Amino acid sequence: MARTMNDVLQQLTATLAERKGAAADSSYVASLHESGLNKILEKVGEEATEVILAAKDAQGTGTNDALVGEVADLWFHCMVLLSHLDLSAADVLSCLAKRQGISGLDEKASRATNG
Ligand SMILES: N=c1c2ncn([C@@H]3O[C@H](COP(=O)(O)OP(=O)(O)OP(=O)(O)O)[C@@H](O)[C@H]3O)c2ncn1[C@@H]1O[C@H](COP(=O)(O)O)[C@@H](O)[C@H]1O
Repeated sequence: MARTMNDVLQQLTATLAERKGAAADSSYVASLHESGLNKILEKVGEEATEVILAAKDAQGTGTNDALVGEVADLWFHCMVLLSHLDLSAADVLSCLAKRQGISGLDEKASRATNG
């Protein structure tokens, strides 16, 4: 049965919460938490760079598997970051939901007007 985006994010969120208390030698996620915020931020930065490189490589080739894999790595490490700071994908989804229907151009213009 096909899993919805929500199912995948909810399952991963639950797994990440569970791994926060796990032994570092038994879990990659637990090892990231044990290494601390700076290590997690380093991984987010690394994965963001890998997304950029994969997107440039994929351009015009019609082959996007590597790019999709790198974006998955980036999303995953961002979710570990959120979990490390006691946040989750739900917080980001709720932020995006509030923004729905508000044009980025209008939001930017209102910021300029409000100083
Ligand atoms: N979705 C992921 C996921 N995506 C990517 N990765 C890992 O993220 C790492 C990415 O590292 P790099 O690409 O930088 O490659 P690397 O050379 O292995 O890493 P470094 O040596 O540079 O640190 C790899 O080890 C991947 O296996 C993930 N590890 C775990 N998950 C999920 O998290 C769950 C819990 O994982 P554990 O904590 O390992 O049990 C898993 O069941 C999955 O659902």
